[in-house]
Amino acid sequence: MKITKMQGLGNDYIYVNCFEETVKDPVTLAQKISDRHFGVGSDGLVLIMPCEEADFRMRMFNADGSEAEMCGNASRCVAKYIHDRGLSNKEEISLMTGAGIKILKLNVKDGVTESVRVDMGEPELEGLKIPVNVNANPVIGAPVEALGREYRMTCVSMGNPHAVIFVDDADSFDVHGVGASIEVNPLFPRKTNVELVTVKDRTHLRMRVWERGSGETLACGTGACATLVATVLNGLCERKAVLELNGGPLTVEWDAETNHVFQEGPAAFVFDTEYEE
Ligand SMILES: N[C@H](CCC[C@H](N)C(=O)O)C(=O)O
Repeated sequence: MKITKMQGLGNDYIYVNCFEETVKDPVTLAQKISDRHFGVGSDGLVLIMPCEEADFRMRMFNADGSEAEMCGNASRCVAKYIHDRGLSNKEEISLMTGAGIKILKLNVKDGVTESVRVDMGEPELEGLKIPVNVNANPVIGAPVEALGREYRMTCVSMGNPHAVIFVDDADSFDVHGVGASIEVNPLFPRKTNVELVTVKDRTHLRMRVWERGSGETLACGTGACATLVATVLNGLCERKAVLELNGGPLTVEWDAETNHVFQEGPAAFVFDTEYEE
């Protein structure tokens, strides 16, 4: 099977072009191919598929094989793959995801996609729809226990669930311990992604992420969007800010008029290869 490795701010996935390949068991494939020692090594698996209702469809599986509703970094890489590999010459592509249709706007220079701006749609703030078992809308400063300590979280869905926690210093914070604990906290019926955020100023946030199903990754597009929304809800930043992720900066904007969240950033090919299932 032909596979392509791509990365968006270091959030690396294996991409399969399902116009040419058939993936019978994506859950098992994601688990095996993502293993950084016994497999190719990645944060998960992304299938690029035909679609009736949109130009293309994306299915995304975390490293543990769990399927996620949406992936922000992967959507930028899918746009680059589609355009630069000639599946479409459009510079605005509609992509069907588990969180509905997303519009991808490509910034192309000399035929190569340099960056992509994704309309991530509206954030979901109603607790029971995120879902988190907190009957509030929005969920701001809700208590959550991890490793014997209480934290305060703001919860947002970008199609997938996020628990955003403000900390004094994200760089020294125990992301792995606290993140892994909250990911599986019973408050979250479908588990959750966990973002640890230090507000640098009103237009710069430092964010690390423990991803549902993949652990700490270098970047999380949906997480960055959820973090921007949560930080605005807490009155701590402007509606447009740069999020400093381990893998690099990502610009996120929550447009007041449309209530849509936009993220814009890079996407890169790493290599193509053949993979034996
Ligand atoms: N782990 C996430 C999916 C990947 C999201 C992230 N890599 C992104 O760029 O948005 C989840 O289970 O909801």
